[in-house]
Amino acid sequence: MNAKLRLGVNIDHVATIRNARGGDLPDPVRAAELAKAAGADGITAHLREDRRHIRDADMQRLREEVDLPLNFEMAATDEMLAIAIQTKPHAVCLVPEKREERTTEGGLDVAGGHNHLKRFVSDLGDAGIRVSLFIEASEAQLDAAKSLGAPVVEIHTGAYCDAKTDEERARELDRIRHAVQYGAGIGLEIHAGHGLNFETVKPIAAMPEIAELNIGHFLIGEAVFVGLEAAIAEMRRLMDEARTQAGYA
Ligand SMILES: CC(=O)[C@@H](O)[C@H](O)COP(=O)(O)O
Ligand SMILES: NCC(=O)COP(=O)(O)O
Repeated sequence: MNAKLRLGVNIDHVATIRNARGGDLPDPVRAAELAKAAGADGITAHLREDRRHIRDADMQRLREEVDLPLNFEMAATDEMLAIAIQTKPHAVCLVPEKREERTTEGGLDVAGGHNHLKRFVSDLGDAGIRVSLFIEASEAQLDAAKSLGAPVVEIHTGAYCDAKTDEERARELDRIRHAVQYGAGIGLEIHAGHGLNFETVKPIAAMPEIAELNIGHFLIGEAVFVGLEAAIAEMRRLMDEARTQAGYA
């Protein structure tokens, strides 16, 4: 049981808006500083191979200028490995990537790609970086992550968030709950994220085995209406309320 659920704020889509006009504003580093002021415990950013939002210089500045742990999301490629080792973030989350996808569609196939990923987990670990694997809620993927030596997994919550019916959402939530308990039982630190919003966060936040949630796209969108600090503060409040109502705080 994790006493406090950490909130990692993903600022990728501040960079999406910046890149729409090709200039320097809005600045993702300013968003990260505001996130800290609003109670974020960490900053997450995804350096995609096509650099559609976050760029190399953003990662460097997030590492150097923001006084919060940086969770660097990346594909398992040699190019990204070299950048991550040079940037030295607190953590790297290895994620699957397809050039043509609109967003990260699923989890890494750790079970199927075991040999390919092993070198990335060990090289990043040797560089003193905490490694996490972004996976589907499945025992096979959790077992594979454990056998690779990754200390952390992040469970993809996209299918739960995108569910179209109450039944489908309940089914996805059960699948996540089972995986979270199973993963914690085999000694993995459990994170979760993707697509979470004010409506979907509480049942996930109520799971006591989860140590960290990473949330981005919804918060950046909500910030247009209420401001970034208010959006993050409300997410923080809902997470804490979920833990309290579940009897874990
Ligand atoms: C890995 C993950 O779930 C998110 O970081 C997501 O990748 C954000 O970036 P995109 O919205 O470009 O997918
Ligand atoms: N790893 C998930 C993440 O960082 C945020 O995902 P989203 O909230 O932007 O969908």
